[in-house]
Amino acid sequence: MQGVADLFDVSDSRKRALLQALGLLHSSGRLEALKTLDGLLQSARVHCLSTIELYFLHDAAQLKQPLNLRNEAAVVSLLLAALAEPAGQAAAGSAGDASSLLQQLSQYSETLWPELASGDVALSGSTSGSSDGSAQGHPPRGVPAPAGSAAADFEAWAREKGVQAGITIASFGALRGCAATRDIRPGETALSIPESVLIYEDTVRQTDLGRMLMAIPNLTIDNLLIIFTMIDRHDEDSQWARYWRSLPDKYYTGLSFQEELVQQLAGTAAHLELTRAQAHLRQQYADTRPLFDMLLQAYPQFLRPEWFDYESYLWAAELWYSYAFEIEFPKAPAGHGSSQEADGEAAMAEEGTAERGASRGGSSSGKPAAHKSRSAAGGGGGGGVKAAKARRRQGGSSGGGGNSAGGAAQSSADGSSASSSGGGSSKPVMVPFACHINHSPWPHCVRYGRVNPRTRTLDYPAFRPCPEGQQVFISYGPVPNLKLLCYYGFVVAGNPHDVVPLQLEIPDGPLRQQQEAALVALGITVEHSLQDGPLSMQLLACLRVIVATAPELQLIKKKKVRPLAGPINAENEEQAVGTLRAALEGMLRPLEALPLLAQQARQGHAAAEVTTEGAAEQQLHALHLDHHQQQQTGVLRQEEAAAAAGRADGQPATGGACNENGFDADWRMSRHFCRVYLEGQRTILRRSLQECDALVSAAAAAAVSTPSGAVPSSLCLRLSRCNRIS
Ligand SMILES: C[S@@+](CC[C@H](N)C(=O)[O-])C[C@H]1O[C@@H](n2cnc3c(N)ncnc32)[C@H](O)[C@@H]1O
Repeated sequence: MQGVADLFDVSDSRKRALLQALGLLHSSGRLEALKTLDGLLQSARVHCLSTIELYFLHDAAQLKQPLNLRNEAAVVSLLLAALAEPAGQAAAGSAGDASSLLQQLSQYSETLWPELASGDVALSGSTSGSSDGSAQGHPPRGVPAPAGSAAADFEAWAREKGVQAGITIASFGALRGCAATRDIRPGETALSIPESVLIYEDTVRQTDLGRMLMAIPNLTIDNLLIIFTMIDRHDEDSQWARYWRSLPDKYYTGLSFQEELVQQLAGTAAHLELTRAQAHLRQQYADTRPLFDMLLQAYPQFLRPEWFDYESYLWAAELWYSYAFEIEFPKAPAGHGSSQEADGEAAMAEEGTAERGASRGGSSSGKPAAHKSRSAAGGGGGGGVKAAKARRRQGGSSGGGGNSAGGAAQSSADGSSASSSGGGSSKPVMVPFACHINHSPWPHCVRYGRVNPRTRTLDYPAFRPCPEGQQVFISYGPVPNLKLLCYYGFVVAGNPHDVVPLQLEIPDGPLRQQQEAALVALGITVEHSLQDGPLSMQLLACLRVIVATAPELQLIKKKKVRPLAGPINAENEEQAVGTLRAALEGMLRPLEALPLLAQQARQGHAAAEVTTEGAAEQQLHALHLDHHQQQQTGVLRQEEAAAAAGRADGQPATGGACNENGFDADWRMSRHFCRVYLEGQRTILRRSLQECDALVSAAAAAAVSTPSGAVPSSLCLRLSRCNRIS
């Protein structure tokens, strides 16, 4: 290892500029200040910046403190791993320096986010008082799976197979997950799984069924894994039989949503995504049907027709979308890991985190085409702005839902691409045991995407403490609610990774070519995102260019004005922001009129008129979903939750009760999640409107002496079909 330059990425020009602005980059191009914790943290923050974080970053100075939990989690996880490695010690100067830094870092990670110290998963400050002490540092403890249950049997099998676990499968209210069996400290491994236990291309190939399927020409690996699952789950003699039995009988991801529920989202990005993904999966099944018929004909004594109906195909696809991971396998065989590879692993940091599931959307991730086809028009909007495609940039590597074979395999939980920077290959993998851990944007573990080249295990190290008995969360990646809803079936209220995608349109006209050229020169695309926070500088720059006059475009071309740095002039600014404002209003109105939100507004105005349906949903909400909030607020004690869910013992629910994931056959919970998704979109649009107002006021104040006479923004708007929310 040559030094820290190998530990952190300094090749990206934007990141290099940030390092320079922070005074961390020597003129020789080498990083400095790496012998202090502060210098290390700042350098790592730059290194771990995801694409979307770079997009929303306003100022290098923001990186002097933690930027957000995702970035800091990636940073701390990277450094905890790196400083424990010989390469990291070399970077620190000596093993002694590294050990001192490691100690400081461990202390630092213990003190991070006191809101999370109790093991709670909610970071936001809305802690309300509770009567049972949950909000005072005692969130509910998990109820371990009872002896004799499928989950307990699976755990026994996993331990026989060499899985080392500091966690156990447990119920938390209506939601099954994993509880810590001991206090887990930062840097400690919560779960370590031998490569041989994993279900993926290579281990499947070692089975008779896998070899037979692999001999079939033109079968994609995604489809192969789905078909393998459809058959192997019924084989009592399968080496994974006890794993298959531990899984829910039914999934409730968006891929399963009925038409009525999909229609409740009409006009939103989720509606488009769901419509496309469901159609894609149906088509993929239809294309595979002849193969099923052939298999049934060839092996009538082994196979049953009902294993191959659409419901069974959907079950397997949803499983791979929502339970699988995208994992990198280093090249070298066990015991042959070169020191270079060890360095590579340390350098991978954030890339080494795996999200699960089908989602990343990148074709390299081997996801099913369902994912690859995912692109969703966002909420409507007018003119120059149209609901954007949910880009891979957000929904993909940083936001993708789940699994691999399903197409949503989680890849990099910290948002950067997980694909094979260490010379290995990235594959969709079902990871027994890890797949029983629930997701949180406020997780305990984010760096788990790469098989350890020395031990050939897949390890889940914690970067912050989790007390014994409390739920351990991993991050499936910075997944926005749209992807969570479609590919995992749930959403996170107050999800910090939620966005509203936007696509700007350059109006047809005499200036179009010049505007396009200006955007190219500035390195800005027309695809943008809104967050529950300040508007991106790139979005504002794009708007400034789109509304620019010919003289203004000349100034931009000659670099006499810099749209990325701030307003070109008051008039241009007023029009740029006005254009956005009008478009946002055009998106918000139809969103608020959707029955799921309108009904809620009515209920808000007349609380006494809560419908039976609404009451039931509220009860479910209390039971499961706002799981995060419950833990935070202690709204619900776990005994109440389990009892109300009809499965106090952790056994799968029957009849009208909830399944392992807290879903009910009446789709009430799913409807609730749809509503929370819409609320999230509404929050972001409202916040963005406030940001517009603040910008307009600032521009007006700056232009007090120079009246603008700006053209009304609507002149720049052109409605496009996929803009409309309804
Ligand atoms: C990989 S599995 C996690 C384990 C799963 N709960 C079980 O017991 O089988 C992913 C599924 O768990 C549920 N899930 C995960 N994290 C969740 C969360 N934070 N809130 C609600 N449901 C969650 C969703 O149904 C999701 O599709």
